[in-house]
Amino acid sequence: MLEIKLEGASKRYQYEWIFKNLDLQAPAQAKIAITGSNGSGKSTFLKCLAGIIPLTEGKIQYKLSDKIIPETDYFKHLTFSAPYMELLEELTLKELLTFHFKFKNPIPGLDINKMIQILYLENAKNKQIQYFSSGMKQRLKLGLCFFSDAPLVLLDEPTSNLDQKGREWYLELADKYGENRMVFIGSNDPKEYSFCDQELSIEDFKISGQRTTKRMM
Ligand SMILES: Nc1ncnc2c1ncn2[C@@H]1O[C@H](COP(=O)(O)OP(=O)(O)OP(=O)(O)O)[C@@H](O)[C@H]1O
Repeated sequence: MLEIKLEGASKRYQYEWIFKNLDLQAPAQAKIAITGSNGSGKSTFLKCLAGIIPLTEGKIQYKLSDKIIPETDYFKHLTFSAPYMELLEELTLKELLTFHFKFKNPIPGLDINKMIQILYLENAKNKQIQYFSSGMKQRLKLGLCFFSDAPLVLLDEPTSNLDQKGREWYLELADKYGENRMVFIGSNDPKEYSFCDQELSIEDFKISGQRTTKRMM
């Protein structure tokens, strides 16, 4: 079971503190929404959490079954979907899924054909990703996350480019495949994090100098 602990986590770009003194304890099945207005730092927080960019101060600890995971290995334990993350556009859907699942294990009981079915992309299985609509790409990104057997799922703006039907589909996907793991969602749309049990407003961690502790149990 994965647990994540942040102590005094702080990030600064040039002279601007994006968040400061953020403490957090997240248990294995926490569902946490990271909220805040545009430009407040939601994506920055998620990238720090994933180990993609470093904190300026403080520390992040991943513990898996009581074993501390080195930062260089965080990526093995998480999946990440965000509008700024690119898909391999020259591959077809089938090729991309096959490629992705050479590196990540699929959750038990799912094979590529079943995934394509769940994504409602059967008619596009031999189409190159570059010819996908933005909504199709978004469904695929979410599928790559939820179909991967990783204990941590990070979603930045999960319903961007999805229509009403797509948004409902996303909530079903999160319900079915997110239940037993830790999920963080960067969002300012309450509908896309309606199933979260905790909300962390990044704006509460702007420069105050005061340490605020949030415990997510
Ligand atoms: N690499 C960078 N260098 C300097 N400043 C940056 C960098 N990346 C982001 N920022 C700044 O950090 C702040 C937070 O940006 P971030 O993208 O994390 O916000 P956000 O809450 O995810 O925004 P949105 O809701 O618009 O996606 C912004 O002021 C942004 O300009």
